Amino acid sequence: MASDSLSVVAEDVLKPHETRTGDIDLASRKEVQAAMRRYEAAEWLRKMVGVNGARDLPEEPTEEEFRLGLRNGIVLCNALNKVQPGAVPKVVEAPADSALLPDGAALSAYQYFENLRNFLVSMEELGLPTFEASDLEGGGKGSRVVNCVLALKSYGENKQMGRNGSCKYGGILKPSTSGKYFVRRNSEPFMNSLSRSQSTVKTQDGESVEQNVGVDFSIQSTEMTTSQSLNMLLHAILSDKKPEEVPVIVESMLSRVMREFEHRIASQNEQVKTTKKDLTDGTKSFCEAKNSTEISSICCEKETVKTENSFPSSKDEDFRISLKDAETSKEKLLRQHLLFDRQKREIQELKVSLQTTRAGMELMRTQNAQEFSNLGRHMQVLAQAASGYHKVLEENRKLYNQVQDLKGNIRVYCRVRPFLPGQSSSMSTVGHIDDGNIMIITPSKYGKGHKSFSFNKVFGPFATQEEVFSDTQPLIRSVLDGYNVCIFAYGQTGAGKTYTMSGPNELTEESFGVNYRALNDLFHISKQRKDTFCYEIAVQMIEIYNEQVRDLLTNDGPQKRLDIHNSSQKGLAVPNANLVPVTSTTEVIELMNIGQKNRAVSATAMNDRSSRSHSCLTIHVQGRELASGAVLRGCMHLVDLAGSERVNKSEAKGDRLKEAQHINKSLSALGDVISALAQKSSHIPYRNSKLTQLLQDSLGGQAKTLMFVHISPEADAISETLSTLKFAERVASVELGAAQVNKESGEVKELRQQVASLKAALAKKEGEHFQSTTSSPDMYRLKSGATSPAHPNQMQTMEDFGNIEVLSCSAMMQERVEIDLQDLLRTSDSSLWPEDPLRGWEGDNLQMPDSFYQGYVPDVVRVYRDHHRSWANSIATDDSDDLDFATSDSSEQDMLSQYNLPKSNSNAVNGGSKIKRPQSGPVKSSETRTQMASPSRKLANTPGQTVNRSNRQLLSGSADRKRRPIGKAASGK
Ligand SMILES: Nc1ncnc2c1ncn2[C@@H]1O[C@H](COP(=O)(O)OP(=O)(O)OP(=O)(O)O)[C@@H](O)[C@H]1O
Repeated sequence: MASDSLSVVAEDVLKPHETRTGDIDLASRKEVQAAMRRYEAAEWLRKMVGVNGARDLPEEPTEEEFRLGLRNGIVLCNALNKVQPGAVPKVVEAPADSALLPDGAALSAYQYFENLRNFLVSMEELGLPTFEASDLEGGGKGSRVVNCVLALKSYGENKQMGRNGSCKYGGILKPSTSGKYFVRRNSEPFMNSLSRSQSTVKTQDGESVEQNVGVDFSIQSTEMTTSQSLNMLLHAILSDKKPEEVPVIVESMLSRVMREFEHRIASQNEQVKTTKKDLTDGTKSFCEAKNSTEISSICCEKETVKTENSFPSSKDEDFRISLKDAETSKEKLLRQHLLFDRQKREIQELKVSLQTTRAGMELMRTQNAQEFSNLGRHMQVLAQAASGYHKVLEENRKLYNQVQDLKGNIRVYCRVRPFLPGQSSSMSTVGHIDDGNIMIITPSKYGKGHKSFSFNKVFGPFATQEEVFSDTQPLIRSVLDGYNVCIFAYGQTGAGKTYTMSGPNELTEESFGVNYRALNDLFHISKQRKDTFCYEIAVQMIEIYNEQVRDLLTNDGPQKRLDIHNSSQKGLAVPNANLVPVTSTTEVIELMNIGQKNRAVSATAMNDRSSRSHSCLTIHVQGRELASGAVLRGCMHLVDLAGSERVNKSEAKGDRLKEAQHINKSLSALGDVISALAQKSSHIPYRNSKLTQLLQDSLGGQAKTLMFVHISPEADAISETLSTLKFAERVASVELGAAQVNKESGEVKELRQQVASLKAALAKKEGEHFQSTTSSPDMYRLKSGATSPAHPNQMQTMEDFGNIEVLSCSAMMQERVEIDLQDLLRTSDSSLWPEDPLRGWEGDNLQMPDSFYQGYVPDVVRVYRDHHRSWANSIATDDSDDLDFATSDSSEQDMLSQYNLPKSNSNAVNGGSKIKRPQSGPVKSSETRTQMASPSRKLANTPGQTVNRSNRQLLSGSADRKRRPIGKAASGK
């Protein structure tokens, strides 16, 4: 740059010099020019031959030094050989210690001349300017030598730049020994002249030669260095000047160049100063702007704008732009940072939300699991309840069918006792047994031949206890469904009544009688139903001896006389008899053993231990349905009647005779009642005996009654056998009748008339026959009161729950009064018994006791020791009565509706035997009983007078009988 400027300055300076050369001190200029040329020549030579080779030639030699350095021709030859190798084939070298030699003394002048001559010849051959050898001597023209060297230099440089071989001087330019120069003919600037295509070379003798050197110069212009171009320029300017003018020209040029340089330097300094100041100001502004930008970028965009406006000058535009870019980037970064922070916060919030949701889910899962578990349990309970409910329904369905099968008639089973050990079986009077039929072979005395009888079932002598009971079992189950059941054994002494009811003296599991099996069944079924029902069972055991009712479950002995209350005390016929809760058959057996011990027995001629009384084991059942709370109550009378043989046959005398007479009387009364029922009489003489009074509820149509008729196969018992069978056949024909609900108004009217006639008949009968019962209240009047509309609920007895037919009959004259065991306990002490039984009904609190048997004495022994005291105490603490509540349960309504059986109106009345039978349709309970009466039973007997006669025949005969011991369990009499 500096050299370029220098050349430009020099050129600019040189151009005007061409016109003013005359004004310059030529001598000085020439001198300077000569020195400069000499220096240049010396420099080039030193470069070419090396410092060592040009050791005799200083860098800026004087004219003398220059001459001495080149005098031996060695430097010149070597330089020429460098430029043109081989130009001087043999150069006479100076010895190594030539310096020690005196000037030229070491070598001969000849040798030096040889070098110089060879050099000059070669130069001449190359067409380059030469000089005279004398020019190297003192006083010679040293400028010629300088020109020669510079010409060689130019030649070498041109050759080095690619013009090798094309010797522009040789062949064209004929050098002369006087020296020839390149001459610039025009005044164009040197650089411009380089581009000329034509140049003129003028020799010293005035010959001008046009040379095509434009190309060479154009090449040089692109490749020459600044110093070379200057040299060329100077050479061109000064070449045509006189030597004495050169120094002046050069001095002038230098002076002008110096001034120009000084001017430009001053100008540049000024510019630098200004730039420096600008830079300082810019830096300061940049720093301020930067700070301002930072603040504004952090704070707000307004500040940023202010910062932008605060730039001091337009020169800082770049800074401002870059700052703006930086600011924009920073803003972007800031925005991204803010966005990142916000997203980070949102992620954190999402995490918290997720955790909360998870916790909520976990909680819900736990709660769901808990609820599922609870639901599962509830479902299980419901399933169990449903299962139990369906079981109960199924059982009820079965029972209902069986009840339908019973058709309301007294069910009669006949059982033939086998021959006893020692008896001959060849004389059996039993000819043929076929299911429900039995054929009796009669001797000539009774009209030789045979007589057939039909019953519901006939068991031969080999029938087992189990077989007998299997046909009884449905009735037992009915008790748990709220039915009243009465099973009694009828037959002459020794025919097997006790055997059937209790079993033989020596009890085994197979020989258990109906009593034990029935209780077993009750306990078993109650356990089966424990998921749906809670059953409580209690028993009473009484006997009727000589028309006196005695409690057999007492330690006070059977002396105490008890009363029978059919229409009061809520179903307990003998409310004053001990009622003992039992939970197992074993307890029942123990109780029965006690009862048997208290029983009046004696040996007769026909039986070594014949019962002299009627015994009755009554089982009271109360069941509470767990789901609905409904209460079912039922009772079962298991009656072992005294022998029905004739007094004369039993050879009774004295007390035995009296006993037999009472027995016969009661059995006769039983026959009368059955006869009346069979005849559908308007008056049924239940009160003619204690037995019929006791069994009134079981014979009156509201209970399921089963009579086991026992006969002996011996021929001598044929008379009793026939009497018994005829009696049984009449019993089998009895229809207990069933009321119809929702009767037509005409029927109600008819029934009322019937009631009126019955009342009249009863009043008449009371006066004529039953002095012993005259003190008793008129049952019909009592019933009339009990069925008054003032007590509708009370008339829904416990039979309402299970015995549909009972519902139909509940308003009949022969109404039952439901048993309330709690009330029984309250009233077991006769002193607390209300005079008017109805008062007890009307005044009772009908609340359900907490525990059915809470007033009972749980210990059997304590029962007999403290029963009066205990029960008296229980009365003082509880006088509740749950009867009516128990009878109004809606679930029963549902059950009834399931069978399409209407619940009877409690005020409905039934004419008993006069009830019309419906023609068909098993739907209504009231219809069912009448409709299903077995035709075979009805034709077995004709209603009539023979009943009483037969019974009287049965009652004939008596004999002293020996007592036989009680077996290990209660067995018979
Ligand atoms: N089906 C039977 N199988 C075997 N033995 C029987 C059968 N029935 C009765 N006996 C036996 O006959 C005898 C009389 O029976 P049981 O005492 O039961 O008659 P009863 O009718 O009760 O007499 P009473 O009226 O005098 O009490 C007993 O020894 C009894 O074991």
